[in-house]
Amino acid sequence: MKVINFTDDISSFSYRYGLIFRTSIAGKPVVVSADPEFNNFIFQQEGKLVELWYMDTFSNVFVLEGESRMNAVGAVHKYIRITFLSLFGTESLKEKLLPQLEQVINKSLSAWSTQSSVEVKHVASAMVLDFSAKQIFSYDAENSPENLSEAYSKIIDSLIAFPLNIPGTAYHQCLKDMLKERQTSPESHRGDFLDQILKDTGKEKFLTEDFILQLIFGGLFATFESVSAIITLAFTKLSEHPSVLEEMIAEHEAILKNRENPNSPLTWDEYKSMTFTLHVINETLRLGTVAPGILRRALKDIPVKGFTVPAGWTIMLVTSAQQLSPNTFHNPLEFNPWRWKELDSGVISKNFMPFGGGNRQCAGAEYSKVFLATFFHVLVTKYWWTLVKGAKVSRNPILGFGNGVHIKFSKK
Ligand code: HEM
Repeated sequence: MKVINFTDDISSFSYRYGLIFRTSIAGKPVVVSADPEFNNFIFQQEGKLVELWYMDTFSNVFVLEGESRMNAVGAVHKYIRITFLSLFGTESLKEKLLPQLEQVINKSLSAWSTQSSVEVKHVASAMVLDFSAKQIFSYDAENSPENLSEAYSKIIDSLIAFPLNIPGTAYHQCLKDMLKERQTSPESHRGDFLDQILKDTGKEKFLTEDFILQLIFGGLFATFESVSAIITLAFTKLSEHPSVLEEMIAEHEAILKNRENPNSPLTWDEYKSMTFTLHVINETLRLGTVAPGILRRALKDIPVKGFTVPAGWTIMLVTSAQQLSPNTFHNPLEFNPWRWKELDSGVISKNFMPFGGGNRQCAGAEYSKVFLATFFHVLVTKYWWTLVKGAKVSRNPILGFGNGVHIKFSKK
């Protein structure tokens, strides 16, 4: 098989090198795949033939070896996943989070509209992080002496640039202090993720202080870049495609018209009825997969189409390239939300994987979609916006927006 350097644009590699090839990253052998069949197979092999593996950068932050390592499937993973879903899953969204989300989005857009313009990625990241941190450890953005999103974005920038020792940072000290405070006053019940975990510390041996701090970091990491990147990409695409924006406005105005009281809060049924908005979200996710690739480590030799991926090798599933395949998506680089009307659900599930797959599929997928749909609902029903300054979209390696996407918001 051909060995190449990994310097090529991910979206075009499949046409040049085939859908599966071998390369090396940081001197280590890696099998890169944009083959839907192989990728689906690997997603189903978690804990059997492969294991989650994000290489050295993350081994400084997360424990990746030993019994309670974050990447193992089994009891520890199951516990984390269930606890996470009880907070951010469909039931909680339906019963509790939807009205809270609408309130926070209303407040954010109202604050943004008082400024001459805002850099949308920056302000959206803070909005999503503050909301998620409130659910995870009752972070109160308005009254906290620390600005969590500023502290966190510094960590993320350094993490991407070089492996960082998180325990040395102010962010880590701040979380440690908060954890101590909770442990000394366990009677104050806040109903957040941390309350739940502290309640279980006696029962689950792996719930050490370090493990809890890593979990909180991981939860925040998952929310920080992802939803805000999609919001930002959507603004660039919508500004280039006014007919998409028009159809979205019509969909949301129809929702208001069908209500007895147009000022009543958004309901779950209304969210479910936003067919076109969900197509816009899918189309943005298709073009803007946040992570360049999903990484796994082969636990055993894996036979693939006539060759073998040896045990110990890294496997990179490039679902973003899969989503640009002209075999599935006609004119794949075109932003065309209407294409989703025609696509068959079987084809979608095999070829569209912005949230990964198998038993590690994103636990925040529904939360992200509800967040995005609610954001667009408030945006198009209450605000006008204009693009003051756009940006060239890049991957370095995560989705980037150069000097930022600057938007002016005004109340309707
Ligand atoms: C547009 C938004 C998002 C995208 C595209 C996205 C994508 C992904 C992907 C691809 C994975 C699988 C990683 C792997 O298999 O190695 C994942 C896992 C995960 N995501 Fe997300 N994510 C998003 C938002 C969120 C949010 C907002 C949260 C939290 C509230 C979240 C929580 C998680 C968690 C906990 C996992 C690990 C699940 C497990 O291992 O069982 N994600 N996400």
